[in-house]
Amino acid sequence: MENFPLHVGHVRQLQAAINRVHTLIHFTLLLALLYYRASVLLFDSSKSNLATPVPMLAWALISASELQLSFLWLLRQAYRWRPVSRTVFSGRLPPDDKLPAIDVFICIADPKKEPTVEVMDTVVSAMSLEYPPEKLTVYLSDDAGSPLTLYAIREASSFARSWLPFCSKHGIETRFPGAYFSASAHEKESLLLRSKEFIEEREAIKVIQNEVSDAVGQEQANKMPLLVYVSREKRQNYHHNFKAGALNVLLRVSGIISNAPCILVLDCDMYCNDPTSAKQAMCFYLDPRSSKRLAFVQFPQIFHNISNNDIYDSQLRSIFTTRWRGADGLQGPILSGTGFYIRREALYGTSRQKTDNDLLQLRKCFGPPNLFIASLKQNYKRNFVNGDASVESPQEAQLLASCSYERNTEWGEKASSATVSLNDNMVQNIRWGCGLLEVGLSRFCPLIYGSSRMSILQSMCYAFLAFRSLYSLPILCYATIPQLCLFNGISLYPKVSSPWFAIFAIVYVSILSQHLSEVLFEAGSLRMWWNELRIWMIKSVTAYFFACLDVLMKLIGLKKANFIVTSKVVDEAQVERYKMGVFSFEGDPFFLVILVTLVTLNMVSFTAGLGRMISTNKYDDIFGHVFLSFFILRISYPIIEGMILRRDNGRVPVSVTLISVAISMVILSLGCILLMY
Ligand SMILES: O=c1ccn([C@@H]2O[C@H](COP(=O)(O)OP(=O)(O)O[C@H]3O[C@H](CO)[C@@H](O)[C@H](O)[C@H]3O)[C@@H](O)[C@H]2O)c(=O)[nH]1
Ligand SMILES: [Mn+2]
Repeated sequence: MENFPLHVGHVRQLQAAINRVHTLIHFTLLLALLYYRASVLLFDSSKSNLATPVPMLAWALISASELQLSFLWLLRQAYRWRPVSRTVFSGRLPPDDKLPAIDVFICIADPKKEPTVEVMDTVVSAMSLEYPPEKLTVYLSDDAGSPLTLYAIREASSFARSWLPFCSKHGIETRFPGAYFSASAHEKESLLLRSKEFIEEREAIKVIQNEVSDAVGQEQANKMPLLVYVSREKRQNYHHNFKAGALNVLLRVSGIISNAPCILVLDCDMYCNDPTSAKQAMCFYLDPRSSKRLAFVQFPQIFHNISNNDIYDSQLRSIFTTRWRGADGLQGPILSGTGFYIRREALYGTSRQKTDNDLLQLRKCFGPPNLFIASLKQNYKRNFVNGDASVESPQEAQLLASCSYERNTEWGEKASSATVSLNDNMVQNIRWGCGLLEVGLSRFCPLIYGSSRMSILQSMCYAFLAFRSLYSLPILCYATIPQLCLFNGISLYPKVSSPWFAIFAIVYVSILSQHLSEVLFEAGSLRMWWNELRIWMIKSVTAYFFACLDVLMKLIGLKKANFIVTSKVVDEAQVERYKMGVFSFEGDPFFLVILVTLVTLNMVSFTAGLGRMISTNKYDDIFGHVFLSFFILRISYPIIEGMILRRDNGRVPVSVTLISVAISMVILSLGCILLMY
């Protein structure tokens, strides 16, 4: 049996072939389009096939935008080159006593934004993983150091004493109590098929969930995974490095408690929806054919609060179904920050092996404590007495969690619920966009630093993520410059009768159908495609734009690093609207002003352009522009509705509309200056 593969992966040949052919055709068309733009700009503007003289500045800007969009498009093709699917056979795993131990790291930062009950659900779901309990240790890092969290974790631990046996006895798959007891999950577990005994026990458990009792037998504790609460020291003068800092502390503290060779990292709201995930991950680590250098196994994020009409694309479909699968076919998916199993060894890195015998070097890398240095060489050994973690030296654990620990060591240099409101979505995307762009502009730029260390296709995947915020500049241009031209009766697109027009048309259709086919291939719908397109446009002109500004301000020293935690508190009204597919335009007015200004600009120029087309009866010259504005307005319809038709609290505030209208009037009147050059 031992020689059987524990997992198989196969390339989706047909999909890969279609993708590659499409990439080639689209690439050729893009070259033609860029040639047209450049030749008019550089050589001969009379060849433009335009009805009016070429406004050079506007032409240059729109050409630069198209170049930038083409660059990002090219990077993205790496994800489509070699998509794979994988299957695991956890039944073929060696017996429990041969499995490696796992330490689970969960981070929490702010009990106001991250409801404690949800965090405890995550803790309990991690404890209920289908894995030998004596090989599982769950660590909770509490960055807020909140007494409430400490209290709650005790309660969660005693709840787990009843919950774990209940789950394994009845084969419950949804081991996240919050989701299990919610109505929807309820319906899924078809009660009709269950015995009376099950229903009685379930009711009993429900009571325990509400009112945790300590009466459950102590002997259960020994069959439970160990649960450790860590609150690290934070001081003003020491940079605590947010979540990365918290994970580093857990890495050190766990080193002297359980020191498991494998680590599962979870965000505080990322419960394990599949209790077999730990064994599935082991299928990759323990397969004799797997590379010894396999560092981590990334699971996709699945969200339990997604509505049918997911207007904000909160499920991040493109990331976890299209992109990660594509990167997996190259050299492995990208670490997403949560939901991954990583080898401890991979985190300690090469510095440990190189300097294995040199204590001084080890101390330089990892800090002075002897116990911790010793743990680097030790294998898994859990210090576990009578249900309590017996840390050999509590002082040492405290030292490992102190804020000054990393000073004078190489730490930090070497070891490095779906949002359902527009505002939260924006906050999250600014943070991602800003952090990733900073990497892109640092010496770790994937295209330079990466290309000597990984395949060019893999570097392109990382580069796309790093530079994604740069969508903001071309999309902002696309939403303003053709409109200003249209308003002034000037064209930036070839006449409809010119063959060049066909190139533009085919490029647009090709790019949209590439996206559409991706969505449909993953069992998505037309509506999902439309929603994704819309939220991408919204993000580009807002979140990505702010991310670029953030990076700029950090570069010139006007802003410090920060981490605005994504709120997990639900606003009932917003959730209701999200479920009905209605946008909530509450929150930061800056976002809204940009969106509403752009929409107003498009409304005005569309009307002016349409009027001109009808009055002059000439459709050939400006059709491209009129169509672009129409398309933008059509996809922005929810914003127009929010400005004009809606009366509820989630509408666009009237003040925002007024300011935006004023700004767009200013832009329109300044537009002729742009067109003079
Ligand atoms: O100073 C901090 C800040 C955050 N966190 C924790 O980090 C996690 C992620 O924060 P969250 O606000 O939930 O970020 P999201 O945008 O929802 O998460 C995504 O984006 C993060 C990076 O921006 C990644 O770290 C996450 O894994 C990824 O799921 C949460 O458990 C936080 O409690 C800390 O422990 N300390
Ligand atoms: Mn989160």
